[in-house]
Amino acid sequence: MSSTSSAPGKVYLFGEHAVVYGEPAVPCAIERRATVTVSERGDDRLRVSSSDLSLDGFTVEYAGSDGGKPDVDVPTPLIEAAMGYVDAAVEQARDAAGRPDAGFDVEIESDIPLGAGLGSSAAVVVAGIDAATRALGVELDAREVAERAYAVEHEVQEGQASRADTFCSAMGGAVRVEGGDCRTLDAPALPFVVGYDGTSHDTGALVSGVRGLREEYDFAADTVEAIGDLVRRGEEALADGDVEELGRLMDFNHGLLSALGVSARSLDTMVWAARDAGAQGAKLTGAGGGGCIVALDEDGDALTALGLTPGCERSFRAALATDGVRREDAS
Ligand SMILES: Nc1ncnc2c1ncn2[C@@H]1O[C@H](COP(=O)(O)OP(=O)(O)OP(=O)(O)O)[C@@H](O)[C@H]1O
Ligand SMILES: C[C@@](O)(CCO)CC(=O)[O-]
Ligand SMILES: [Mg+2]
Repeated sequence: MSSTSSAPGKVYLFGEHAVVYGEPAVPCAIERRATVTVSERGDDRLRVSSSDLSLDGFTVEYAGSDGGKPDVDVPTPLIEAAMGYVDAAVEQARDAAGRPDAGFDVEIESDIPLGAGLGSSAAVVVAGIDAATRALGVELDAREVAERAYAVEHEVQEGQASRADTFCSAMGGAVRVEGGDCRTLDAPALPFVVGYDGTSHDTGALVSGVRGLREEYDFAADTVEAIGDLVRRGEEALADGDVEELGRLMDFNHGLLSALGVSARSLDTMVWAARDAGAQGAKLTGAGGGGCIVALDEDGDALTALGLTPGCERSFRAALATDGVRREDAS
């Protein structure tokens, strides 16, 4: 049987990094999706093709979790980095269906830039678990997909992950995550604009950097707590639909993330370009170090300004995605 599922990427209104240490965060799903098609094979092998990793995509085929050597058509380090999430997602599906030896053909198509703060890993894992379990005849509800996808991010990011990205991708809309407490929120449609510098980061490495800083310096531990306070204020502004206040708090949040060492010159440049053009607020989104910023831009001037900003490779509007993980095949 073959199954196709898709799941959205996300931007963080507030709270990335601090959420790893139990502070609340509010990510919002956006209409950029990863679509994964999974077919069960007659043997125990795994064949993965992705049409949109850097280079021109890749195909890899190997003998599942028992360590068979990959037969690859692009350099192995790229594949190793890419396969961590897909491998672990397939393992979750095998576990959920009680089929440890199931083999699969997996095809990934994604319009979420990779390693750029828009949650490409969570979207691929959420859609992958959903499609692979359905290919084995098992239906999981979105919360269970989210929990299994979190286990994958936790494993691949070496024990350093929150439930925020995966819960948001599975459920869609705006969500609030604080430790194991995950809720969906009623949120107004916000005028998100994304600026992308064309580079990618490794989320696990950036999270490790913040962890080290927090252990060494009291100011960093205090900064993580300050982000939590700011998120609680942000929740009130969100409930009131107060875009001015949301923007102000996003600006503060960017400053606090800079203090934790996860901004970059390109991100600061895009944040200031958006603010100078009149954005209500702007901050980096996701793990940082390069990648994307998100701004609130009611009149479209920040979108125009980002398009003219050297170092901003792409800019686009990002509508809130109300659907989380979703089945894309008809039968
Ligand atoms: N289209 C894809 N095909 C295969 N693997 C993908 C694809 N998109 C993302 N991935 C996997 O996700 C990894 C990137 O995840 P990472 O967590 O570092 O960044 P992100 O999720 O895009 O950003 P953030 O976590 O900051 O929101 C890639 O190295 C790859 O393993
Ligand atoms: C940096 C981080 O908070 C968000 C990455 O999109 C990591 C996580 O929550 O797992
Ligand atoms: Mg990620």
